[in-house]
Amino acid sequence: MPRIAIYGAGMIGNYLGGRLHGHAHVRFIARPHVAATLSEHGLHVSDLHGRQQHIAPDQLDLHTDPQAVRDADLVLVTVKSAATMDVAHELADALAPGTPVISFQNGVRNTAELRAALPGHAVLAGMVPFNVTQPTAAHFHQGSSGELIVERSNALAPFADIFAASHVPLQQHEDMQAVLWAKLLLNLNNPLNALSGLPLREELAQRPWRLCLALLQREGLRVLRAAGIRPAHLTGLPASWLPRLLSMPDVLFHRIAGRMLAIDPLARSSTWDDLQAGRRTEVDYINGEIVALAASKGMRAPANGRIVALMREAEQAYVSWDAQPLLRELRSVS
Ligand SMILES: NC(=O)C1=CN([C@@H]2O[C@H](COP(=O)(O)OP(=O)(O)OC[C@H]3O[C@@H](n4cnc5c(N)ncnc54)[C@H](OP(=O)(O)O)[C@@H]3O)[C@@H](O)[C@H]2O)C=CC1
Ligand SMILES: CC(C)(CO)C(=O)C(=O)O
Repeated sequence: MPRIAIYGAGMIGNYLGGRLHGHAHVRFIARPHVAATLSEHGLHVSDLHGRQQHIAPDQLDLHTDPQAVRDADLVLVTVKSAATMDVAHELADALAPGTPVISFQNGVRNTAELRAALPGHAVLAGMVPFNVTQPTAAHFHQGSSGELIVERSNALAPFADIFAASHVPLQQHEDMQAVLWAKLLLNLNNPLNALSGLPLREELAQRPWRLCLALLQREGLRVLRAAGIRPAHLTGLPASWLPRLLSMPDVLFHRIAGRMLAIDPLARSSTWDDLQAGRRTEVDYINGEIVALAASKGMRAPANGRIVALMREAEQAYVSWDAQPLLRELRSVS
């Protein structure tokens, strides 16, 4: 059985690892507190289609030492973006020559950081479209739909059937930068969701929150256009149509884009998870990328810049926002 290492066992890593267990030999590289929880309770994974799977503690291969990745046949990197450089160096130190690596992370620069530290390895960009919630300490639940997307590569040949059998099929894609930028446009909502204090479904059901997101996306789309970046179609629609869709009155939006609200009622963005855990968020790798790309083109992205600043404040002392004042704030800086 191929050995797949999950590097950074958190929401995404534990969910994917739980799914892959039994179809591959899964080894988890986890923080000590995560390894302790899983070795006490085992790992439970479930999804919105009702699929449940429980793995007993003695069936889990849990490690806290980076060197445990040494004999992996494939590594999935599932840490937050700020941890990527450290992971890259740990992998460079431990990984056997040629082992392929997939980054299943949000943001547009993780793969490049991993590649720079891992010459001689196939380092592939990946994208997770769905949300994972953690109803209890050892239970990870896929709360929305979508298939994993990963850079097309021959290195995936031994693994494609394993992912498919595990109910997390891999869609291979030629242009992952287009996919990652399209995902980033959707992730511009992450800090809004965190500032709202609401579950995603409740937040997106309200037009003033959608108008905030539409404003951030319009700004992002302008910058991407200036940089010659064409985001992929992830929602079945061109990314450039999303702001108009989001701006529709509630009744129309619910009728036309009801699918966007097919999310577990408890699901929130991973940025909310970071705030709750007292961690620095990924906002620099999401909205901050729009600000940085704008600056590189001699442009400004003031609304996304304002969101980065508000998240810095929220990381120090969290105060939730109502949508209307935030919308006024974003319009006033734009
Ligand atoms: N959660 C979600 O629903 C979704 C998340 N994503 C993206 O997926 C990526 C992973 O997110 P998520 O799973 O939520 O993140 P989590 O923070 O839940 O999990 C990452 C885990 O990796 C650990 N970690 C960090 N560095 C190391 C290291 N060097 N060695 C071992 N463990 C390490 C972290 O510990 P510590 O906290 O101590 O650093 C944490 O336990 C992110 O880029 C996120 O944006 C994409 C789609 C949905
Ligand atoms: C799936 C989605 C878009 C929203 O939960 C996400 O990527 C995240 O929370 O980081």
